[in-house]
Amino acid sequence: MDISVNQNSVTEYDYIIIGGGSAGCVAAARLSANPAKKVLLIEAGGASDVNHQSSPLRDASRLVLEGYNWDYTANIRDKHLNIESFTEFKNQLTQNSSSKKIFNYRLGKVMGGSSAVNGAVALRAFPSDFALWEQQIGKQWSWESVLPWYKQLEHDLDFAEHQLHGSQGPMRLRRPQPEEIHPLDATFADISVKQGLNYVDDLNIGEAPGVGLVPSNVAPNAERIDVYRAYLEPLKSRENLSVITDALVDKVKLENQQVIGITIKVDDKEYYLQSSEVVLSAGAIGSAAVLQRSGIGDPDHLGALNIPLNQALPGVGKNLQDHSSLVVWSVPKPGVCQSGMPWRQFATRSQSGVDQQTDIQIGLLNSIDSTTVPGFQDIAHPALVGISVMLMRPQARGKISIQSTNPQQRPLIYLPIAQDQQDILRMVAGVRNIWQTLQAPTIRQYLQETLFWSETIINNDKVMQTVVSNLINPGWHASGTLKMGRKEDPDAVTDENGCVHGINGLTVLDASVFPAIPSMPTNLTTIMVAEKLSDQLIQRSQS
Ligand SMILES: Cc1cc2nc3c(=O)[nH]c(=O)nc-3n(C[C@H](O)[C@H](O)[C@H](O)COP(=O)(O)OP(=O)(O)OC[C@H]3O[C@@H](n4cnc5c(N)ncnc54)[C@H](O)[C@@H]3O)c2cc1C
Repeated sequence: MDISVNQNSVTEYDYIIIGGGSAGCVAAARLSANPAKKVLLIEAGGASDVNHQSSPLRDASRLVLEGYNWDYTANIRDKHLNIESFTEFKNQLTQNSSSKKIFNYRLGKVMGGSSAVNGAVALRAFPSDFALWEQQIGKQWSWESVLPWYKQLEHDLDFAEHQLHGSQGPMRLRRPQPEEIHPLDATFADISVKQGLNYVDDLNIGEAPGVGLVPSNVAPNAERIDVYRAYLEPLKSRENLSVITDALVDKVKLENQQVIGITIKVDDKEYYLQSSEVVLSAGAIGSAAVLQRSGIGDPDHLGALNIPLNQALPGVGKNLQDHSSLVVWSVPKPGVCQSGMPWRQFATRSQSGVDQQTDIQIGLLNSIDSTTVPGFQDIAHPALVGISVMLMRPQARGKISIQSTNPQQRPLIYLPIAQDQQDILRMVAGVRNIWQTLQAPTIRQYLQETLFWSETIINNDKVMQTVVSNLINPGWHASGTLKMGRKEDPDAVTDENGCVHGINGLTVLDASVFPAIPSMPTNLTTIMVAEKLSDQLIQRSQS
């Protein structure tokens, strides 16, 4: 499927897709289903090596894999920066930042994108998330309108016959079977029920508080099946689909607001590829950067970098969102942890108590290799047990801005996850809930000690707020930087079909179009959005 780039021959494609991540793989599969359409997918990272027995991409419990990531850094603890003036924004970020505020935001850079390095947790967003989308975009994004696309993407092995689930889609979802459930995970679920949560048979239906088995896109041996493997690998023989890996897209080229092609960099050489339909699926950071280099964005920002303005859209790069999360780590007693089992078996969706919202997700992380946990690489214990809390609907909004026209230079990323007091209070309540769980004798029988936290910290409101603000990290769910919205919304970048406002032939199709981050981890919703927007693109080309 891979092709080499020839500088002398200019080939024209019906569709060029930028980025081979979760959304890009879906788009490539769906757009190339018509053999008459010539489709090219371009990925900055390498080809997937997941079929080699020794590939680290196979192990879903290993996140953020060295050599398969973008080397982005995000400033996450500076509060209240001026993001309206690019020059001030840049000065604030580059002059005031201390290293403790910097987070290594290593999103996937390989075929499969972030889905190739993620936790393979496969949870749908809540129906109420789409009520918020519908308010901002229109009824095309109501729960009733997106449900068929969630069904289309999945083959739910546990609920194949259920009317709210799919049985024909490429993503095979499964939950741990009774014989696979580790006693420690069963204990976590049991304590959650004793704390007052209902047991929920299927966490992908409804949104009432509860605890249940986590669906994931893994094989029975807990091997990650990423979106590349699920959607594209089976289509290798399609002659109308070409893939170029290790090629960085620089810009989209335009003539009179119509897309005419793209420029890419391979081994420091520049190439031009022609198409009047470009699909931008480079993820919430990459897609915003490509648009900014193409002269689509905030006039103040582009002017400061001497980039000729093609379309003024001040929202490009704004509205960056992620779920903040925090893990409380414990050392297990000898013999408790074992490898080769699903790393996350149960999770809760619960209420922090700050208000009536179902606003936090808590889950047990069993048998985590301590060399993969930042800050614990040198610890004497090979495996750790974590209990994580994730904030479902964070209020914090950040921004990504390129700082030069050089596509190799890191963009500036500001993600102030500790900015909002309510967000912090919800996370504080979540950590206290975890602490309470850890006091149960039934779980203590498996654990030697809990690291860092103590009664003194837990019981002091002020200390808790400070500690939580300093320990929360983004959940690797970057979204929202090219949000869909009505033309009247000054920060909307794309319309209800993912088309960039004011430009013909440019569709954004990835997590950057989310107007608000969904309450659950983002992979399944990204795939759903890619399915729906690909179908709309095909229908437009037929009309
Ligand atoms: C460590 C980690 C753990 C996660 N865990 C989970 C989880 O368990 N469950 C869940 O639901 N979600 C999880 N997520 C989030 C989920 O994987 C993402 O939301 C989803 O993959 C985003 O899809 P995307 O298509 O928007 O972007 P991506 O999948 O990131 O794809 C973007 C692709 O574009 C390429 N690209 C970028 N710029 C360029 C360019 N200029 N030229 C060419 N190519 C380019 C990138 O290399 C990448 O392959 C996790 C993410 C990470 C990083």
